[in-house]
Amino acid sequence: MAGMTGKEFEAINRRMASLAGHLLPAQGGAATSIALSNCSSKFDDTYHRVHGEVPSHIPQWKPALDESGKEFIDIIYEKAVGEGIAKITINRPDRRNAFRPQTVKELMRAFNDARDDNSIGVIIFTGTGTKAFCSGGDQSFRGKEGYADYDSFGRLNVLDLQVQIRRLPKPVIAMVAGYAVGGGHVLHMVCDITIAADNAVFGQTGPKVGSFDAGFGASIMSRLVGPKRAREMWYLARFYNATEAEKMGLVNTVVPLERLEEETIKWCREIMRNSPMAIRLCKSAVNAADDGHLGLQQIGGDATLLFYGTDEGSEGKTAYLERRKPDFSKFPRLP
Ligand SMILES: CC(C)(COP(=O)(O)OP(=O)(O)OC[C@H]1O[C@@H](n2cnc3c(N)ncnc32)[C@H](O)[C@@H]1OP(=O)(O)O)[C@@H](O)C(=O)NCCC(=O)NCCSC(=O)CCC(=O)c1ccccc1C(=O)O
Repeated sequence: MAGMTGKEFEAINRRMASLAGHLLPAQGGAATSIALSNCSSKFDDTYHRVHGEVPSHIPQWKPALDESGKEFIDIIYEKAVGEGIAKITINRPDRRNAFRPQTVKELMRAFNDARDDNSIGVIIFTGTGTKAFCSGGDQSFRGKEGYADYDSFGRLNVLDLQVQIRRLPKPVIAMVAGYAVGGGHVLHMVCDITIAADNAVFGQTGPKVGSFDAGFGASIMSRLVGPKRAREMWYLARFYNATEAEKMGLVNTVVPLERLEEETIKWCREIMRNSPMAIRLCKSAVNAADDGHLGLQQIGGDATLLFYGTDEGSEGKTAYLERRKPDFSKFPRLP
């Protein structure tokens, strides 16, 4: 430190403090979450002066359809006017937003549309009302072959929806009020971020009703809360309140129920300020190791996508189309 000016010393101190903030443990309990939830826009630094506060007013939601133009029955699909935010809502409140195969089919259509719409940068996934995000598979449709409604045989198509959310190259934020239990708990876990209202309740019910999710429901949970807690959640099938869930690392933040949508929108707008490609890569990077070959395939695909945008990538294609040898000599062989 010898020979250092006061200004330089201050700058190093600031860097260290901010680095310490970044290195806080992911499941550090209440103190951590207070630190993290304050980190959005309360700093008086150049970045925050340039970008200003992130607004949290509710946007104007406009009903949306997918390319089929078919009306949705079990869900509500909306896009915020003038903003890159989509909202997908399970709309079966009298069943605590339990899903049947039809619900899942519609959810997959809406998620697919939001993925394809390049004005959309972030997707909110939620349930109608304040009593439940989702209570899992609708048990009244459950038969020996899975869940059956629109045709005579059963299926577990929610597993395809889980994979779709995991691979979707845009952040999906679960906005949870009330119960997120059973297959509904798994759905919030596969989302990138969960924002919980203070009335939220989390837990698995499978072993109580003769079901279980030994796929993402076990593996992603174990990653989020650790294997001991994951076993507890599955073996005992207890419910946990929002504060407990936050301490366990199941949710990112807890807010008063009446502020749930405002806070979620604020997170969406904050994400929307950032580079879409950086976010896309961050999502595939965070999932890559856990997803094995599929994780590598996704992040590898992102690399190809980026490469197509370079002069080097274009030279190969152009040379092929012009029936000439490509000239790659002008591109550096970087160390
Ligand atoms: C969610 C509750 C704790 C809410 O309790 P409460 O507020 O007291 O409301 P209720 O009076 O119980 O419910 C109101 C009304 O809704 C009906 N209902 C609620 N949930 C369901 C449901 N899941 N299926 C069918 N119906 C439901 C309830 O019967 C009431 O109806 P009335 O006609 O008004 O009486 C509580 O409701 C509750 O515990 N619900 C059940 C939670 C549950 O056990 N869910 C199923 C878990 S199993 C599962 O989800 C598997 C899903 C799956 O497809 C799967 C399969 C294989 C691998 C993976 C998966 C996967 O990941 O999903």
